[in-house]
Amino acid sequence: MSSTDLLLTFNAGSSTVKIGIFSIESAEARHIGKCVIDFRADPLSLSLNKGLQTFDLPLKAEVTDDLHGVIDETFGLLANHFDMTAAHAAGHRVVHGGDRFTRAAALDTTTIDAVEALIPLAPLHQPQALRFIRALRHVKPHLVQTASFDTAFHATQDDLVRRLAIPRSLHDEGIKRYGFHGLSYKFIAGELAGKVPQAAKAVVAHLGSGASLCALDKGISRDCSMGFSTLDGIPMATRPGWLDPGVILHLAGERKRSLGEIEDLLYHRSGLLGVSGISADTRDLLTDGRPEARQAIDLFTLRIAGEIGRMAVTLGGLDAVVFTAGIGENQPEIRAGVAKHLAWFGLSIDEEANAGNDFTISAGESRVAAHVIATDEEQVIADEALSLLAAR
Ligand SMILES: Nc1ncnc2c1ncn2[C@@H]1O[C@H](COP(=O)(O)OP(=O)(O)O)[C@@H](O)[C@H]1O
Ligand SMILES: CC(=O)OP(=O)(O)O
Ligand SMILES: [Mg+2]
Repeated sequence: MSSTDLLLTFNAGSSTVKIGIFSIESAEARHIGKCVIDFRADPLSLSLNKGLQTFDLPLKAEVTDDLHGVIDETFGLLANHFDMTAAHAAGHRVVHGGDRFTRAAALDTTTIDAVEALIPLAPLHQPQALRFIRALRHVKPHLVQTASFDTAFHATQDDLVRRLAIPRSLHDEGIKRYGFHGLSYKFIAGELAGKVPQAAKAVVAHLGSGASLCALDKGISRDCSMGFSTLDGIPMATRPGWLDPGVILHLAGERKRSLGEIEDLLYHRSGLLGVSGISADTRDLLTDGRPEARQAIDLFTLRIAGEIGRMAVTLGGLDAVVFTAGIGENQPEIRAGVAKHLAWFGLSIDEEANAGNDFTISAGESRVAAHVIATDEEQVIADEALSLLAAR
């Protein structure tokens, strides 16, 4: 790609898609714009950030299954702000890469089919990315497309850590712990190496709507709280995190709940929303005076701290805890709540630094350091896409 070229990134979630616009400068991808389409909004709107400016652009296209109209109109709207004729490549976040994709891959018919074959392992996330990949192939066939996988960063984990205590034959068939949010953890590992190289053993808490933790040893993934599916680990906005499997058997057997009902319960009606009965958003819960709101937050922070303890065991020590993603970067009360449970372990927070979302929020005497680092999954997608293009 040449210096005037643009590269786009697509991070398709269950209800939004984040599109990154990057310019290629001296063989590096530089973020020059980002936009979010919120599919929950009616009519659809596209919010674009370019430099310090924000634009809310209405989208008139109907949301069809193939997304052709939405893609076409989005490119048209972006053309008022960027030279879209210079867009030559699109990199996608794909949640599941299974055992096949341990690094980013160029997308062609064969690799797209392989990504499709992994839908059963990530039924809520994988189809969204595929919709955009297919739509772009149809509407903008000249774009070179690549995929960056959430699971790939965790391929370094030990076989023991990846194992569930079920019969070996099931493990061999792929029922094992994969780990997720790898693009975010890859970005944070890079930041840690540059800014605090002495923090060799670190636990990173990616706290967004989906949330997980990752144990990093010198930047290499050794464990992740999300294992086989995106339901695992700590409670999330609407997902429960780990759950006694007996609960599922009870719901299906005794209470005759259908598979669809159980899936809906686990993906959309549990977690912070389920416990509080009020909201899936920590911002609402922290300002709501009701005890159920408080309890949801308290369960969230207790379970995060517990998982940090488990990861310290995997790592055989702990130098630093890092908070990232929407909640991790912006919510001092949640970070303080987690730290409170780890005081005995040698983690103490500096209240002022924590309130200011500073880079270092641990107190001077703290044995374990604590940092707040903003993640950038889009930058990782763009960097991986660029290296694939350079290798062509
Ligand atoms: N500026 C902010 N201030 C406080 N909380 C925030 C802010 N931005 C996001 N959050 C919290 O982060 C959550 C979403 O995190 P995010 O990383 O954007 O999630 P995702 O990418 O998984 O949708 C929200 O539910 C909210 O609780
Ligand atoms: C893997 C996962 O849960 O992703 P998200 O946070 O985007 O829901
Ligand atoms: Mg996310």
